[in-house]
Amino acid sequence: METLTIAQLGNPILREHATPLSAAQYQEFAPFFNALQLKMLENNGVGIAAPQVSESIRAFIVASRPNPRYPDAPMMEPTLMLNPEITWASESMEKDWEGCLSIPGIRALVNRHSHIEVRYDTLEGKEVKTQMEGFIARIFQHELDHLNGLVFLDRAE
Ligand SMILES: O=C(O)C[C@@H](Cc1ccccc1)C(=O)SCC(=O)c1ccccc1
Ligand SMILES: [Zn+2]
Repeated sequence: METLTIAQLGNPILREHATPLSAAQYQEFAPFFNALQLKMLENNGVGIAAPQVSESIRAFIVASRPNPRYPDAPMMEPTLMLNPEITWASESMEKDWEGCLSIPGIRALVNRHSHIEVRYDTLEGKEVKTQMEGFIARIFQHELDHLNGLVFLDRAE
């Protein structure tokens, strides 16, 4: 596959509803997911969604790490999440700063659910159900928006 380029705001691919993957496809996409993770790391991202490299499938990577903006963010191995969903979201919301690899140089305050319960499949096809809060919950919601054709500016306060 050619090297991946990050689609910028204005590219219609960022406005598509991404297509679910069948479990039979997971392994087929393994090389792509490796390239996706490299692209995220190259750009110092804490997440990246497949549509951002013009692959409109329901997959993203979350990779929280402490950073100047979120010094107490947990250190998290980059985690690939397939067909991810939010199964419960708290009423309580928190506003904090976000950026986006598809909208470089712009930061905005975004309201997100403080706590969420999520489900997703791993590359091996195992279903994971877990709960998230804080910065990790924020990244998950940001990436899930990308699968539904939304960007953080759509939600900026
Ligand atoms: O565009 C993306 O999906 C990646 C995005 C994820 C994200 C950042 C901040 C809050 C929610 C989701 C980024 O990684 S932006 C890149 C970035 O440099 C950064 C921004 C804030 C904190 C840490 C890194
Ligand atoms: Zn983004």
